[in-house]
Amino acid sequence: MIIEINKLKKTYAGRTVTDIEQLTIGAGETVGVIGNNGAGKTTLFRMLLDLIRPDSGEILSKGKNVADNDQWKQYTASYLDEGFLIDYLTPEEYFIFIGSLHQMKSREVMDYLHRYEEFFNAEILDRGKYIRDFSKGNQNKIGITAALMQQPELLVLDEPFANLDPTTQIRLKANIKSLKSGTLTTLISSHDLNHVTDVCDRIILFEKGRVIKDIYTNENTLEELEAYFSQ
Ligand SMILES: Nc1ncnc2c1ncn2[C@@H]1O[C@H](COP(=O)(O)OP(=O)(O)OP(=O)(O)O)[C@@H](O)[C@H]1O
Repeated sequence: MIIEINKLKKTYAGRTVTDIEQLTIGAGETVGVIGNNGAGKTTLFRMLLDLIRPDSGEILSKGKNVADNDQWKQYTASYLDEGFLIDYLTPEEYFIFIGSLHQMKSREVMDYLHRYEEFFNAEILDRGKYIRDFSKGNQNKIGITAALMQQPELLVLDEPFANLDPTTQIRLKANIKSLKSGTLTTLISSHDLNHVTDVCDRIILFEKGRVIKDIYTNENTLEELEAYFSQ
């Protein structure tokens, strides 16, 4: 088990946005986190990355509370939103900076990026522009690639398919699938039930901060979720 959540609560202005009694994620799982707008998906990810603190309860990563120590930072990579980017850098400068935090030399970073040529669709590298001047979808590609490049054990992506064109969504799914292994644990939030059931082994459905469904994906999962959301 890599993640263990115990009695986790968060409220904003008296409104419960997270209320999880107990939830564990096994190492190597690819988990889809779904739920309607405001269900608490991003709030959960932000607590997992210690960007905000819970009112009570804890999130343990490899047995240690993420709010009390920094060890999880060595094996966790994430992309939640554009706030993770550095607007005044070019994509190359940003990738090299992120790589340097993981002891990757510039050359290694640039070599590594070759494998994303198809994903980048000739729109990211060698453009001579700053990250701030890219479209939202291309900014997402930069952030997601920087997270993947860190070769983490725990990967956290918030709505990675949002703003991507259909071709890139399909390529991203293929990338995520190719990364699946015994050691990489991935948490992906998404509103796209097709993509999430295609890529994930397990789906956790939230409503008002609570876990409503926690299912291992099978051939009926998409239908079950569509039925749930069309109520
Ligand atoms: N800083 C904040 N101050 C007040 N309320 C907040 C804050 N952050 C989140 N919320 C509220 O918490 C609830 C959960 O928000 P969250 O962003 O976690 O949901 P979500 O499931 O990621 O939604 P979406 O699918 O729309 O991205 C929402 O009602 C939101 O308005």
